[in-house]
Amino acid sequence: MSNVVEIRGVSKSFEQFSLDQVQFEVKKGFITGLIGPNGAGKSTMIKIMMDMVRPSGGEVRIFGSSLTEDPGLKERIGYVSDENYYYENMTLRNMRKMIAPFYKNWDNAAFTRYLEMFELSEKSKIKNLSRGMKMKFSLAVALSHHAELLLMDEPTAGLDPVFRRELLDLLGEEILDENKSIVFSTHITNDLDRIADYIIFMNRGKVVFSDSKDEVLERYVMVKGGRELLDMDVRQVFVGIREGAHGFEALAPDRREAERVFQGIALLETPTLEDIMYFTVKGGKAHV
Ligand SMILES: Nc1ncnc2c1ncn2[C@@H]1O[C@H](COP(=O)(O)OP(=O)(O)OP(=O)(O)O)[C@@H](O)[C@H]1O
Repeated sequence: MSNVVEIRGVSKSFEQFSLDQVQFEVKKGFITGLIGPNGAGKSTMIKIMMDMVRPSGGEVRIFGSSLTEDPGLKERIGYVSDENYYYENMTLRNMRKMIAPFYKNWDNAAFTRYLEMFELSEKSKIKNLSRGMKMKFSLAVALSHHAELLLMDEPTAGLDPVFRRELLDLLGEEILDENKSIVFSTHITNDLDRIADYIIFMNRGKVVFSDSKDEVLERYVMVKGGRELLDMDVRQVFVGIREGAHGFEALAPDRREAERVFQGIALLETPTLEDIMYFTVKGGKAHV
């Protein structure tokens, strides 16, 4: 199985934040979700992949090469940003005329089809689009040049639930082409429960894990039980715990160990990605 992205020991420091030895890969032909709380470093990592931010150390390989050495590779990437890079006073038609020549594989028919699907008019000006509509326009551009890699920073942010679901279906259709790969960041982990094959979880500038979603959901387990169980020396089994007046719920990173301790005396359940993110980020600090 080949990798479209390989990140090896990437570091970058700002005054108040640093990415520390980030390491992961993105498999060709799959949907990879990049999750993490606000400020985890997801956008910075995506910008590093796009060669818009230069790391201070480590290696970034896209399609086996470096975008710095071969900027032409960008044509093969459909990038969707959570920032607006378009000219506010231009109409979508003029914006399209400006963007199209940058791409050898630009497909006007596909672009028109996406605008219709997203209910956008070419006559509208960028400045009159809502946040969700701008995101749709950005998606239409990214999808209209037959990119092999879609790299999207929070593409579902600002979208209503109906369109969010439509977008996820659309990404599901795109990925049927096994030569395409999709990476998107989100903190709406429900989006990924449905369609992601791989999950990269970042927290405070580090990768917590990068694995197939199924493996992650099998490895972790939620434990729910009465408070009396906490009198036993069991807290070290958990990465995070939430205690109520009578009971607790906690996330354990090793299902087998949790089963050994809690089988028969507590409830063991498969976590959601949201559970994993919440308990890992909050650790033992959360109380009800
Ligand atoms: N150019 C920069 N100069 C200084 N600090 C920066 C710069 N870019 C990002 N940061 C800091 O790096 C941290 C990570 O930001 P980043 O946008 O990568 O996080 P994120 O995981 O995408 O968060 P969110 O989900 O809120 O978008 C933040 O604390 C941010 O303030």
